[in-house]
Amino acid sequence: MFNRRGPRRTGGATPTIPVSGLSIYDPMHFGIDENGRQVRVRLAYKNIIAGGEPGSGKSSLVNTIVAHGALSTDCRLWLFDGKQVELDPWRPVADVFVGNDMERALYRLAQLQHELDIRYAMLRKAGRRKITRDDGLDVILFVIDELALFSATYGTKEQREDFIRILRDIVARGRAAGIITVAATQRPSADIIPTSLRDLFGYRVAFRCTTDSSSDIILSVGWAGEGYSAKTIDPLSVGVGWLLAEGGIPQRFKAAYLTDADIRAIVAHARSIRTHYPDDDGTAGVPALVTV
Ligand SMILES: Nc1ncnc2c1ncn2[C@@H]1O[C@H](COP(=O)(O)OP(=O)(O)OP(=O)(O)O)[C@@H](O)[C@H]1O
Repeated sequence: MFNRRGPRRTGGATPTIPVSGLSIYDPMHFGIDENGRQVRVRLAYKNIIAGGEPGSGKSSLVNTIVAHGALSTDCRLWLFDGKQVELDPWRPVADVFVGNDMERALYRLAQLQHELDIRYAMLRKAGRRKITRDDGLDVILFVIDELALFSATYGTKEQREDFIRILRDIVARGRAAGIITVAATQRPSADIIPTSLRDLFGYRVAFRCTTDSSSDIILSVGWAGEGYSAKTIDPLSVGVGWLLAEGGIPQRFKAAYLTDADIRAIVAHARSIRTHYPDDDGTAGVPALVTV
């Protein structure tokens, strides 16, 4: 432990420096803006959607977000990775990991919705509007990379409709209950991201898109016409995108980037500081609740 005079020594023993994790309530480093200034985002109480053409930098941003969650000791990681390779390195620290199995995805989604109901019941009972940092209740970072695989590719039509329906509820009610949804898609079109779903994401990131309309699907209609279009991003400028935060105007930024080696190092460190462990048997992973 440190005080103003430096590490406290006990009986001549080697001083120890406590290593603690981050908090999901702390702002995270998203990247830099056009003036080289740091762009920071506080994940708590947010839902984030990122879209753009293949190879534009979505998964890299999602990895950076997951890294902050993994290093936050007050955050549970629920990862849905339809491609099974993008988020796989985080599996050792994920509380829930779902691959390309639609039935399992729906099972977990329903479980998350149930958790949401429990949290709302707790809030109601306590006469409160939202979970706060002082509640000691873990935030759940729910990440879906590639949304289109669950909303338009895997499973039956009914299953895909169920997926979107439950997801819409989780995104709509999750923020107050400490459930953050982050979704990425390389197919920004109305059938993949219905407007009713897109509008629930307060934070939107448009990486390079091939058309103005795809860019508008992510940011919302009208921005391309005002000069904020991800079509204008140079195809070689991987990781450059427009970030639209609730109520603001889009801000051009370059996303932070973690190499595979960085991710391996972060996972190793996260394993050493996280007190809960992954469970992949389909029955656990729902956090223990504390009374508000
Ligand atoms: N912010 C960044 N800075 C530097 N390089 C980046 C950045 N983001 C991505 N890259 C490079 O671009 C490659 C593709 O990025 P990424 O996998 O994130 O794209 P994507 O949009 O998720 O693609 P897909 O839709 O095909 O999954 C990365 O492997 C990396 O080499």
